[in-house]
Amino acid sequence: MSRLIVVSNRVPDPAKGPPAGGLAVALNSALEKMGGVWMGWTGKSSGVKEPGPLQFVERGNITFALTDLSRRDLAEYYTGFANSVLWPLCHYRLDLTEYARKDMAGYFRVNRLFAERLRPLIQPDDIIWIHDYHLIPMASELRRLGVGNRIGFFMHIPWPSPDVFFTLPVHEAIIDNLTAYDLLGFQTEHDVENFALALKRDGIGRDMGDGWMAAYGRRFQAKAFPIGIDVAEFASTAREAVRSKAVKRTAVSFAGRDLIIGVDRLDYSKGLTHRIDGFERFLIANPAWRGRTTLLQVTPKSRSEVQGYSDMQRQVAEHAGRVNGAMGTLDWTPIRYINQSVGRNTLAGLYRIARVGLVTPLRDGMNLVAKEFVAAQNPADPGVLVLSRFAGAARELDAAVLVNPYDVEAIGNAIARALSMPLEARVERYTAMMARIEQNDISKWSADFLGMLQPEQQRTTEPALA
Ligand SMILES: O=P(O)(O)OC[C@H]1O[C@H](O[C@H]2O[C@H](CO)[C@@H](O)[C@H](O)[C@H]2O)[C@H](O)[C@@H](O)[C@@H]1O
Ligand SMILES: O=c1ccn([C@@H]2O[C@H](COP(=O)(O)OP(=O)(O)O)[C@@H](O)[C@H]2O)c(=O)[nH]1
Repeated sequence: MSRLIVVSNRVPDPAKGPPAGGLAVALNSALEKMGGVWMGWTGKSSGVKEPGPLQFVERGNITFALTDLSRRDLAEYYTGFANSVLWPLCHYRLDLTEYARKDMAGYFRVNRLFAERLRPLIQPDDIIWIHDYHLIPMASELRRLGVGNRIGFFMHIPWPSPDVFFTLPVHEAIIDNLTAYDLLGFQTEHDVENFALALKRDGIGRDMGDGWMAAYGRRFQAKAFPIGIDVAEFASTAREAVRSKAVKRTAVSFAGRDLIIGVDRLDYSKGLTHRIDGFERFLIANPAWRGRTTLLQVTPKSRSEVQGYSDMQRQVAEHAGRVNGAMGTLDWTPIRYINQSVGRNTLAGLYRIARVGLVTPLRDGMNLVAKEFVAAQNPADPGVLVLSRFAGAARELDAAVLVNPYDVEAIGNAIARALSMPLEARVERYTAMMARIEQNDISKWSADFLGMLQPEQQRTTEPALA
């Protein structure tokens, strides 16, 4: 059987044991089944110096191969091209893209470094799965080094419409690099459509049907694989967590008020200022709810070294402060806004005691918080999910209260509707959403992708290039 090699920008710290949640669990379990290597960045900088040799950590049949990055590599590859160009572009924030040739060169240089470091670890039958926008050129770099193995790529963030994508000065190079993969995975059908449209509109390729595409004389497969969560595990964590001290103490601190919860990295794509304004509209339009509900917004800081993030951090704090100042009373603070990360067990318990989950990104690849909120609910008395139409998760969770996250009045109305929704309607929506996330959980996601990446798949389905 083939071994699996996973490459991602960040790798969960192997010293902390098997990961507890999210994407890392799925990759860990696929690696445990097949045996293999997980390569990526330690999350640390080696200062101004070149990174030292790969650090190897063995855990069971997984070899972790970790690299530091120099300060310059980090600035150009991660902070620069990945998070100041590709991230804002793919989230439709052209106003925040800061394209610089130096960063683009650094992005390619780090991808080459990753490929050169991985090359000696690759065996002939290995299959290789590369993750996310940080590492698009890695397959081309590996091909240049003579790697003929099957290589797949999964894009965790949205693929934008062609008009947006073509504003990227090096969009042709990005597509060219993607054609070095055998299989491209996207979060939704919509992302696949946008990608195929880019090939067609630029006259560089076409959709050949049955999931096959061709560009620059190469054939590859492209398909939507919406990422899921471990639903049963998260539901049981939430049941347990409501009995924990942390969740009980938090519940007591709300003094019987209905809890609305938002959980997001502090990122401009998450629509936090619009959300806070929407909550304010709700309080203005529904004065009877003042003093009876609290918005708990858990928002750990993220990528603060990028300019767009530090500006937005100030704006979100100002919006929350303004609403609390204007609407708060001696014994009630409408918004509890925290910038700390909360552990996933406590988070699961908080989702379960909340009446409303407010998930209103302006654009999001998937949004796992939406799925976690549903999985955590009490089936006999579930809370209501208010979800942005522009999160990948909305494609499956169409039984949520869907909102346009740019329309703050619509957010306000959706909150009012969710807080007063009768039990029967809440159970009906919850049941429909649970069925969807159970059908398409995290193990199905990795099994479907890896099933399609197996070499025999290519032989049985590959069409001729006309
Ligand atoms: O590594 P960071 O720069 O700190 O960022 C954290 C991760 O953010 C992004 O998450 C995306 O993937 C999720 C799972 O597929 C998806 O639900 C979400 O919509 C995406 O935004 C990023 O793509 C990851 O690479 C980062 O590790
Ligand atoms: O304080 C926090 C905030 C978030 N999360 C987790 O971080 C992930 C966020 O994933 P999502 O897809 O919603 O967004 P991303 O941050 O990847 O864009 C979810 O599993 C959350 O439970 C967490 O554990 N603690």
